[in-house]
Amino acid sequence: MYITDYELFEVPPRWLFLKLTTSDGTVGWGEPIVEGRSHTVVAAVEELLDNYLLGEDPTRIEDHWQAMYRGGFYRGGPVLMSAIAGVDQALWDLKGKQFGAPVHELLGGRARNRIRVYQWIGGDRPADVGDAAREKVDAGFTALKMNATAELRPIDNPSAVSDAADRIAAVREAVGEEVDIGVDFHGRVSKPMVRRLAAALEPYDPMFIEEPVLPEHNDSLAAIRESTTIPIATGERMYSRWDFKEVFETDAVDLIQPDVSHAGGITEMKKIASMAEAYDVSVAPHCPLGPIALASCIQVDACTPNALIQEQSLDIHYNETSDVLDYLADPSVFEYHDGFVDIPDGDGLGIEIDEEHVREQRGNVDWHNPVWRHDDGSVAEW
Ligand SMILES: O=C(O)[C@@H](O)[C@H](O)[C@H](O)CO
Ligand SMILES: [Mg+2]
Repeated sequence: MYITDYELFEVPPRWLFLKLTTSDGTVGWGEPIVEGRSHTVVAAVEELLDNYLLGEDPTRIEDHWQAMYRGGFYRGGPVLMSAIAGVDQALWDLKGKQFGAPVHELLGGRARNRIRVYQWIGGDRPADVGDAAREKVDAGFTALKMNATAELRPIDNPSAVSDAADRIAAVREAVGEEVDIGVDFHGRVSKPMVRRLAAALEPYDPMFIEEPVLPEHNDSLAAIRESTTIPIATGERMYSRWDFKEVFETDAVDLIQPDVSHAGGITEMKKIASMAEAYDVSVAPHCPLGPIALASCIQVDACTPNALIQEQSLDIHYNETSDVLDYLADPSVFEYHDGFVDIPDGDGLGIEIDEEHVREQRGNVDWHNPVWRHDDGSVAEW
């Protein structure tokens, strides 16, 4: 069996799907995406396929991973690692179909029967966010995630801090003590404001604060972790074991959030998770993405003892155009019960892509990262 062809599909809201075809007619799907940069990743995937992978035996995944990673000399970063990630997912999907087994069986078998999921809540005012939280808990979710703030000045006034505290207070009030609330700082917050915000949020017992600082400031994370009892999470903008090693070695995190479509795919995510296990760090895979990325995450969660909870983007606030389930021939594979999703037992990634729908939606993408500005016109983190 060898790889004969590939096709890429840019689809709404902001995703990119890869289809690999082999000489015996088996098809594998992957999701190589950087949100807002799909054309760039298309070019990177084309380079991997045209210059190396076409004509190769798809079963040698580790060898292909090494060749794709090391072979280019320049390595790492979101674009190259997301291209490798999507190819890697498609190779695992092919392997599962070849051996008639789910990917997690090939990776060692189940370490759990189901994985807990969390649900995003939007809303800017406390009342809105409280109502949104109640609605999701009524729908069965037991864990929620919200943004901490919109743009924040590097040194801001007391109301900026109290607004953030009021919002989580409204959520805690609405859902009680048995629901987990993650708070995403989104790398928007400067080091001094992290200390103030964390202190203000601490009384409401968040499950974690996420990206309290941007990954380029990970050298300050250990001190931030020392300054609060709130668990520290980060990782959606870290792309390999080599990017993660500093946060383990400096005891800077409690929870990592690698993205299976950004951090080198299933092969690399499993290794990152094993490194985390050695440091007593949990894993909550990042996934505001499409169905192939979510399926890939769940395959890793299934066989990873330190997987804690899974992000997913069903019914997420910015998916006005298209939802995860729209692309599946059988959406019941992602049905949630009591805030958990079952581990699928289908071959490969365990999903069947509705290719006709993918073709209909192809190219219908209009999503760009916004540019946020402070009052004085200067650019803010978003
Ligand atoms: O944790 C999350 O899901 C967010 O930080 C998203 O990754 C971000 O808005 C870019 O899509
Ligand atoms: Mg985030």
